[in-house]
Formats: sequence, structure tokens, C-alpha cells
Amino acid sequence: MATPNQKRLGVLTSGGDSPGMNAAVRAVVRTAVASGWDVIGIRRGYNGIFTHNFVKMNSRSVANIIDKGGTILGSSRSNRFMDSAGRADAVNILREAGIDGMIIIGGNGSLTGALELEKLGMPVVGLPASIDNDLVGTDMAIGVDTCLNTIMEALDKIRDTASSHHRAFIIEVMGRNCGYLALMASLNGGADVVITPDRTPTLEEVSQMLRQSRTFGRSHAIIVVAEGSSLKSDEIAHYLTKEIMDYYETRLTILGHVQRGGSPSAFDRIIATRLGARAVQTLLSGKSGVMCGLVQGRLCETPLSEVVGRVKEVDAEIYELIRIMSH
Ligand SMILES: Nc1ncnc2c1ncn2[C@@H]1O[C@H](COP(=O)(O)OP(=O)(O)OP(=O)(O)O)[C@@H](O)[C@H]1O
Ligand SMILES: O=P(O)(O)OC[C@H]1O[C@](O)(CO)[C@@H](O)[C@@H]1O
Ligand SMILES: [Mg+2]
Repeated sequence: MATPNQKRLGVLTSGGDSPGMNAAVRAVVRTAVASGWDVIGIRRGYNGIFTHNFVKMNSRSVANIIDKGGTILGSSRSNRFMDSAGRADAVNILREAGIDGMIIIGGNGSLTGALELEKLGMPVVGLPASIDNDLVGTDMAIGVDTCLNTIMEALDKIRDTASSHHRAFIIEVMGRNCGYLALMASLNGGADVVITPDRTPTLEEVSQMLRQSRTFGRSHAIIVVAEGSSLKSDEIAHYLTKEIMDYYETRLTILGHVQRGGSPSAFDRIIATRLGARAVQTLLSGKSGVMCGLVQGRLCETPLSEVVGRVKEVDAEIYELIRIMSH
């Protein structure tokens, strides 16, 4: 039990899990305990509030998790929390549980929910954790680096077989409405063509780019497609199978949820630990309604109102770099 004057912090992970969420939970719990707070973990995201799925946490509860993918608290996408009546219930439940402040670890949707909680009077600090890297207010969200390494490993392996068989591979990566993963994976994995929601060529243009890359003497082709693009990976595969069959056979690989798992990289563990500690310090300093992020190497806070409802823009110069590197 918390002593009468002891503050009680709630922490939850929400939305798609991302590698490093556990490292963030560990940092939040240990920083809060070191600051004299009582800590309650809420299991399975916002849904766990409605089901009173609460667990008292201490430094030992987060031992040996820094290297684990996923989230020990579990996650979910909660429809009930999307509804204003549901959120009013949630705040009442949190107050009855004696919670004085919340740290919400998740993506843009989860942090939109965090802002709504704040509007209902609950002090909240958000932490960016989503493989999509679509959040404004941080250069990198927790989990993005590990995810990019996973995609890179897959692209390296696909390139081996693609060049052996003179094939064109269409590889679909995650990222919802954001092209960041596709763009950066194309840069570090050597793609000939990248297709994102921001820049979507026609099928004829894709075929033309491949014909051109063939004139550079390339033995194979790699086309990386962001899942949120209007031109879908199966359409491309279908078209290219007929269109370029004279020089490339075509294969489609959808990387899927393998991109979300795995032990977090050193970078993700470091940012998760720094941001987790910072979130607790931010709440302790009396600030609320902000997200802690890493911008140009520095930790900083951005109001949640400036974070939500926006998609981070990707650097347009990267497209040109990919084009040059594909020669
Ligand atoms: N507009 C909103 N108002 C209140 N709560 C929201 C809102 N949008 C999302 N949420 C809550 O956050 C949860 C997670 O959101 P979402 O599914 O968009 O994932 P995310 O946090 O963006 O993570 P990721 O994109 O990495 O999967 C939702 O299921 C819902 O409970
Ligand atoms: O695991 P789910 O619910 O199918 O969600 C998949 C989505 O989650 C993410 O992996 C993370 O937001 C997206 O890239 C993808 O569109
Ligand atoms: Mg999201």
C-alpha cells in the first residue's frame, strides 16, 4: 500500500507492441521507485483500466526484461477508450485506484488517447513507441531502429536469392500511413524502387525504372512497398509478372509481423531508458500533457496537442539518394 502522502504512478503500453517497450517500462518503474513513487502497471493497454487489470510493480518486477521484445504489460487496441463515455469511466477507475499520474507508452493513437485523459484532469506524460516512426516530436520512436534492422536482415537474405535467380522481388513493409520504414529500408537494403504513400509511381513507371536498372547491368531488382501506399504490392506483382517476364521473374514477399518482434537494438534500449526516466522526471516536475522525445540528439518535451493528428514528414532528399544508389 502507498503511504498517505506517497504519490502513485500508473503505466501502460498501448497499440502495436514495439521492441524497447520493456526497456521503457523498466526505466519508468525504476526511476519512479527511486523518486519515492508507488507504481501500478496496467495490463493490456487502455482495456486493462476497464478490467481493473492492475499490478503493483517494484524494481524487481522489471528485472531481466531490458533485452525482451514485446511488452510484459501486454497491449491492445481499445474500442471502449475511443468513446468519450468510456474515457470518463476510465478516469474514474484510475482515480478510485488512487492513481495521481499516468505514463502512456505507445504510438500516435495511444498518445491521442493520452491527450484525452489529460483533458479529463489526469496528469499524463507520453512516450513514443511504435515501429511506424510517424510521430511528430521525436526523430526516432522506440522500436524503429530494431525494426529497421529486422527489415535489413530480410532484404539481405532476399537479395541473395534474387540475384541467384535473376528475379524481381516486391517486398511489402509495415508503417501504416507513413513511408519511413520503406524509405530507410530501401536506403540500407539497396532497393531499386521505393513506393510510399507520399510518392506512388504508376505501374508503367515502376516497369520503366526496372527496365532502366537492367541497362545498368543489375542481376536482380528489389522494390520496397510501404503497406499504406495506394498502389498495392499484389497489384505490382501481378502487373510485373506479365510486363517484365522477358528478363525478370517476379516474386512477392510480405514481411508482416516479424517486423514488430525481437530483442531491442542497443539504440532502442538507450532511448527507451533515457526517455522512460525523463518521463517520470517530467511528471514529477509538475508538467503534464506532453510527450518526451529525442530531437537532434537531445531529450525534449512536445505538447501532446502538437503531436496528435499529424504524420511526421519524411526527408524528401532520401528518395533522390535511393535513385542514385540504385545505378
Ligand atoms: N482519437 C482517439 N481518442 C482516444 N483514444 C484513442 C484515439 N485513437 C486511438 N486511441 C486509443 O489508442 C489505442 C491505440 O491506438 P492505435 O491502434 O492507433 O495504435 P498506436 O498507439 O498508434 O500504435 P501503433 O500505430 O504503433 O500500432 C486505440 O485502440 C485506442 O484505445
Ligand atoms: O498488429 P495489427 O493490429 O494487425 O496492426 C498492424 C499495424 O500495426 C503496426 O505494425 C504498428 O502500427 C503497423 O505498421 C501495422 O499497420
Ligand atoms: Mg499508430
